[in-house]
Amino acid sequence: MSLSPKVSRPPTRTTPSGQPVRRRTNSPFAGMNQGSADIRREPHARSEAEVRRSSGGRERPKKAREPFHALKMQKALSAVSYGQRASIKAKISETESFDEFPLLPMVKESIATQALSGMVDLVPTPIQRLAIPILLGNETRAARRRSAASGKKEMEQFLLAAETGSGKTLAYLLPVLDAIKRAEVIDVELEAQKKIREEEERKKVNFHALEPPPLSNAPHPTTGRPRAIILVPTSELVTQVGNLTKLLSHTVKFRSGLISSAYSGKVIRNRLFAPTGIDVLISTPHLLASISESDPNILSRVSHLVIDEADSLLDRSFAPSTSTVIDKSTPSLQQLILCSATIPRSLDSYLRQRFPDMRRLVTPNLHAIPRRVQLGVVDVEKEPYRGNKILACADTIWSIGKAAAEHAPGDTERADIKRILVFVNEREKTQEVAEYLTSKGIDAVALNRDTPEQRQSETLGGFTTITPKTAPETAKDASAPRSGPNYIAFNHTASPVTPPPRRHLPNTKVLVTTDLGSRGIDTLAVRHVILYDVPHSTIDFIHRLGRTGRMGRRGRGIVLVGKNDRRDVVREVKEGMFKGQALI
Ligand SMILES: Nc1ncnc2c1ncn2[C@@H]1O[C@H](COP(=O)(O)OP(=O)(O)OP(=O)(O)O)[C@@H](O)[C@H]1O
Repeated sequence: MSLSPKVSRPPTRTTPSGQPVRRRTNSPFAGMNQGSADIRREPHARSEAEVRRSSGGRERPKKAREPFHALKMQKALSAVSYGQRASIKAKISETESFDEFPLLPMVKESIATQALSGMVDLVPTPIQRLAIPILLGNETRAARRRSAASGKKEMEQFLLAAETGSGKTLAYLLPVLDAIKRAEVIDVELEAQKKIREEEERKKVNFHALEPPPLSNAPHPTTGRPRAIILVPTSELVTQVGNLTKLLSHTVKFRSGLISSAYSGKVIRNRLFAPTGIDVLISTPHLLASISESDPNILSRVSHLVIDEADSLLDRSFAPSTSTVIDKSTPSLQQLILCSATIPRSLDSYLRQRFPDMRRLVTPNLHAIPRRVQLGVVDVEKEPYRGNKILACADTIWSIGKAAAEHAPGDTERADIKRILVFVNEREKTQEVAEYLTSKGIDAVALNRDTPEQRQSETLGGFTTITPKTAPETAKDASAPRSGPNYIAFNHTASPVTPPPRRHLPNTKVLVTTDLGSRGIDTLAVRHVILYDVPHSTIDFIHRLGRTGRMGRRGRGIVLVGKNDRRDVVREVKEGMFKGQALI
């Protein structure tokens, strides 16, 4: 194929005045018959002044929306650089098994036999791969330099930060127990040496050395003086972490005690001052700080202090008590370990000021909600709810519950119990929402700070343990026809499936709670989280949605968005979750 010989020749036509006709450059054929691709440049972007001038001042120049504009406005979370995330990712990929950690054999054994018993193909999670070897290892370089200069061992400081439900508890607990057992060996040796020396001294000076020494009634040297302390914000977490610690003690052999306001003064005293001693104490900061006022000795031997949920324990309400415990333990402390699922900016600046040498162990996915957690949005303003949020909530729960019934039609014995968490922003709202849901035939309870401690633990207990195939729930109206969608209507305008009052939704349990239920509670059994109110910050989004999708499981979050809620924030969180990006 050959081109016409006239290609790119100047036009032969002329104007009446004899001038050659110029080719119009702004016509559909302007690009034809040319020797070179004369691609027009990008249109000239109008300046702000031009836009304003041409519109007579009515039009404001449009700015391209920066990503996460609304979230940046909140400035809640501290940033972690991409380079930092990439280098940690490479580092942790080198570890594949718990066997690679230099843990004592008994501690290693406790992982499979106690902490994660029943699980197959055990592998450490990213935070465990990152933190365990470092916590077991030597001091940070800066601390080592100072120790060498002062001749005194410096306290090491660490911040463990990783996603919710990623195994942070074991990441600090295993190295702490390892350190305690190693210290115990040294103590035993020292004790034995001391005894031998004393015996020899006595033989030298005392002719009656062969007389048996008088029986001593002295309590165990560790009575009321734990070596390790773990601080958590709530009684529920004391129970959760305490139970895991107790489990490990069956194999590792140490004495642990858990104290919180859920126990009577007598129980607390008995646990702290047991004549057999105590090695690990799990407590809330307020309680321990107040005990240390009357009995400062309690913090005189602490070598390891863990501040779990550090973002809460160092915020305004907890900081005074937490700081008291840190300050009083510091003289004997070897390691201070902070642990958190988020690094809020406030925590970041506090740490830079107070602990400038703190070593940060941060996983690559920090501040990202995993993609396995889907986020749906229900627009409460649209039909059929017309602004009735509480109705939208009940309707959404019925949709989820009905999906379970559809899964095993007519066979309530085989249907899994769906456990749903509903988060509200204000504690007064928990009761109101729970009562409404109950009136709509839903098995719902409220949990807030006013709920008696005992009830709190019992209620949460039902959401933390996984029951394989559940016991049957009596379907009060199993014969009723199943109608309405069996899916969660994201952005939906479908007709409501809320039933008339006396019907009961089987196989579904709902807990309506505030932030109290969002921190640290290992709600493995929860697949659905409903955000009744849009959370105040990305930190709350992360913690609340973090109650589902734990340890590789799938989960679903549903936000109910009303008239006064920040839709822009919800949109950006959803976008970030879809892309698997860290929220800002
Ligand atoms: N290596 C592992 N393999 C499998 N499961 C694990 C592993 N480590 C911990 N788990 C389990 O993962 C669950 C979540 O662990 P954990 O409560 O420590 O999470 P977390 O990171 O502290 O979460 P949060 O930030 O919400 O407090 C627990 O049920 C725990 O038994």
